[in-house]
Amino acid sequence: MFSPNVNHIVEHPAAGYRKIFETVEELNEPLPTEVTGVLPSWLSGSLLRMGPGLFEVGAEPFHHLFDGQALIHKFDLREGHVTYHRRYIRSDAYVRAMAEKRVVITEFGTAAYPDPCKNIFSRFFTYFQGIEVTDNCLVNIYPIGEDFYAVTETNFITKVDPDSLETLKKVDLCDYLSVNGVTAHPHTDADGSVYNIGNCFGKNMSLAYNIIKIPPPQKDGSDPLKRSEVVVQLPSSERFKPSYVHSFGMTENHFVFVEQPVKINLLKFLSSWSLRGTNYMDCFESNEYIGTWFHVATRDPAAYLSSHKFRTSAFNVFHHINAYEDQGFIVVDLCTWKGSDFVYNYLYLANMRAEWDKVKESAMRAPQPEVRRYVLPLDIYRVGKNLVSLSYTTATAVLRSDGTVWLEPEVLFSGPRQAFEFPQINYSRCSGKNYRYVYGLGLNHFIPDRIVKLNVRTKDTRLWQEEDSYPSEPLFIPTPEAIDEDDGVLLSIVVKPGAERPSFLLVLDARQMTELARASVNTIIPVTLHGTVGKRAIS
Ligand SMILES: CCCCCCCCCCCCCCCC(=O)OC/C=C(C)/C=C/C=C(C)/C=C/C1=C(C)CCCC1(C)C
Ligand SMILES: [Fe+2]
Repeated sequence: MFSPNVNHIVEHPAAGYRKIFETVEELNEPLPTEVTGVLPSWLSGSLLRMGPGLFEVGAEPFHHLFDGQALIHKFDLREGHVTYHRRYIRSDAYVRAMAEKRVVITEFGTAAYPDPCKNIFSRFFTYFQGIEVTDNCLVNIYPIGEDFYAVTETNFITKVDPDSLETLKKVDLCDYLSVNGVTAHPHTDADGSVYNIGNCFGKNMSLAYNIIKIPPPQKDGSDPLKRSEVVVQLPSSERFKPSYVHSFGMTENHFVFVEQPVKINLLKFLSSWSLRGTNYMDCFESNEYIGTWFHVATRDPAAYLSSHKFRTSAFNVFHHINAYEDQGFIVVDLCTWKGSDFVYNYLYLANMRAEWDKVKESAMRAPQPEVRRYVLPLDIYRVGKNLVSLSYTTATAVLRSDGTVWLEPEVLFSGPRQAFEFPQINYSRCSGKNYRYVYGLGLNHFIPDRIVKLNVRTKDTRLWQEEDSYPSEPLFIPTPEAIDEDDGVLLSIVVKPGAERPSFLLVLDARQMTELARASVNTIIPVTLHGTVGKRAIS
């Protein structure tokens, strides 16, 4: 580890990060790892993570970071021994691509072209047969009831076996719920209920964001998805342009949805989809003027609080850190990117694989990251004055004469082109509650090169970093019988291209951010986005 100062910017002239954006083969059986350091004796179970693994099919490249075919990874920890395994998910997108040796289903930033072997008439019908939505579940994996699902953000989720990593079945959420897709970041209640949010394009082009609930495992063993329901509908601020939503907030009594100025132009989406060469990225646009709207709904009974219109200036948001209620206020902590220019425009693989100077140049033009705290008063009574009376924050909320409440944030962390992203908290203990610590991946001009711990009360940071090493989102696992909030370990997959064994599972002491152990493996592990712990729960 080097550089204890979070503001010290490390350079990557050797461009070793390129390795995490290269295709790898799946494994037929788990690989052994070499463990150095001391693994906590209580740490047993599996870490499951998702990401892209196949970045081209034959001669056809995928263009965007979120296009590569879904690869599931597993580190298995058992009595001090660690193995590593990975398999491609047998999605329709993958199976058909492998069979036809070309991109068959359009991905986020890569369009599928019609089969050149088809004659002109059958090609014509392929163009106009409508939208074939991708099931490439590269974003996350989480449990629903007793089952594990690999997911993207469409209506298709894929059931997988967390032990063998085999693909079990494709599930269409539209068979159960009125949604066009849901996020890859659900919330889970203490009783196992799963909540999520998604766009819903209703009849007559009516638009809403639906919050859904999937109940906990059923006593009769039936599939909880069969009992899933929409619990509350939030309106869209623009008629044909819902905002892109990647996650949401949930406190003890409220749902919080941040409607960002990155919009899906539905007319473009529906009209241009059948045209040659269109992909999802082509259907996004930024609304420079609308700013960012916060929506709040109560959980029980589920109802939209329509009288409060919370507004602030434009930002992109992908990851909610946490949200909680305190003394009549809702505190919402977010990883934001300033402005309305869509951050995903900067995540094309050509950008990510460029020489270091070019990577930096491109990130200079992109929105700048900031971790922010917004505070929403539930009692709104006085025009023109700051309504936030929480002693520990400088965030403000002012009621204007037009009835809107203007929010200004408190900045929790800011560093030029140094993002604190992919946030994780001690979820089982602190989700929806007042908390102290968040752990995240440090992105240096979009390149992941450190793991950071942020104390949201003092703004102190600690970090782990190692030369020419590229970590992933750190997952927090509490110590059994933990007393303090940060009593536990962080697990992250790190790629160190020059090393004899170029990837390792890193186990950090979450309190000190020091290394406890690493389990190194003789293969490169491509970039992973999100993950969870497997069936034999870690701990
Ligand atoms: C781990 C290191 C990464 C290195 C760089 C990362 C930089 C990150 C900067 C910001 C954070 C962004 C986090 C995003 C994380 C993520 O996992 O995003 C993946 C999202 C995907 C693949 C989304 C797919 C969504 C689709 C296909 C949506 C489809 C739809 C529409 C667009 C409209 C109509 C409905 C429908 C079909 C659902
Ligand atoms: Fe995410």
